[in-house]
Amino acid sequence: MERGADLVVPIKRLDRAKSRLRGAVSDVEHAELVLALLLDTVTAALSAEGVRRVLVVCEDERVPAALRGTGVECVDERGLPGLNAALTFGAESLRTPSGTVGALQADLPALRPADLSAAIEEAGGRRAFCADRQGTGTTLLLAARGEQLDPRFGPGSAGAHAATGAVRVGASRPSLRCDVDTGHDLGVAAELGLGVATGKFTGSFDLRCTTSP
Ligand SMILES: Nc1nc2c(ncn2[C@@H]2O[C@H](COP(=O)(O)OP(=O)(O)OP(=O)(O)O)[C@@H](O)[C@H]2O)c(=O)[nH]1
Ligand SMILES: C=C(OP(=O)(O)O)C(=O)O
Repeated sequence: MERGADLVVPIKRLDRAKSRLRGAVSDVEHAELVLALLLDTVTAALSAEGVRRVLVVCEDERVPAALRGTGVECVDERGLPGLNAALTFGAESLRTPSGTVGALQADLPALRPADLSAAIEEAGGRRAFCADRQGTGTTLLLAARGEQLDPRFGPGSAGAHAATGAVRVGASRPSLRCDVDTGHDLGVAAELGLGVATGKFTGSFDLRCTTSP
């Protein structure tokens, strides 16, 4: 039996991603900020005990360039239609008969490796999810050991994942629940402690931005 998990991290084309966060930094820096959120997320994930492989599924050529030499793998999503299709494609390429595959959102810049490890441990090979701070979205989905990911990301995904039989994990792990959608979220993440890449922008944040998608 394999312990731990292999994780897929999806990332949209950088200029189109995180539209509600637009304005937190200057327009020219927006793509760099989105990339920084990803880099801090995957760096923390790869150093978490129990995480074996981290595979980014992307549609932007700047992403593999930025990940080169980090140990994080990267694959182009090849025009697949949307987030859940991209995740399924990535997860199937990682899946083994007795291993656990999972999906981790790309916007967790305060992620602590210990929080991710604890959630994987808590799942114990069961299908599981971690809800975001608001309790409606999902930051981490883990398939049952050896099973398909069957992702249901999108509005209300926490409820959708619970309805598929996933157990809730990581409820007391703030860094795993702190996804950054808005300027306010960025402020909360900064209080928890940002990773190095996102932290470089701290001096230029405008946390009042709440642009509608
Ligand atoms: N590869 C891939 N990743 C995606 C896709 N759609 C969303 N993502 C990723 O899924 C997560 C959500 O991305 P966004 O849709 O930009 O985030 P959001 O907070 O919903 O963005 P806004 O609503 O625009 O503010 C992030 O991890 C993205 O990088 C997709 O079609 N393909
Ligand atoms: C897609 C999701 O989140 P977001 O829109 O914040 O990326 C989700 O939580 O299922």
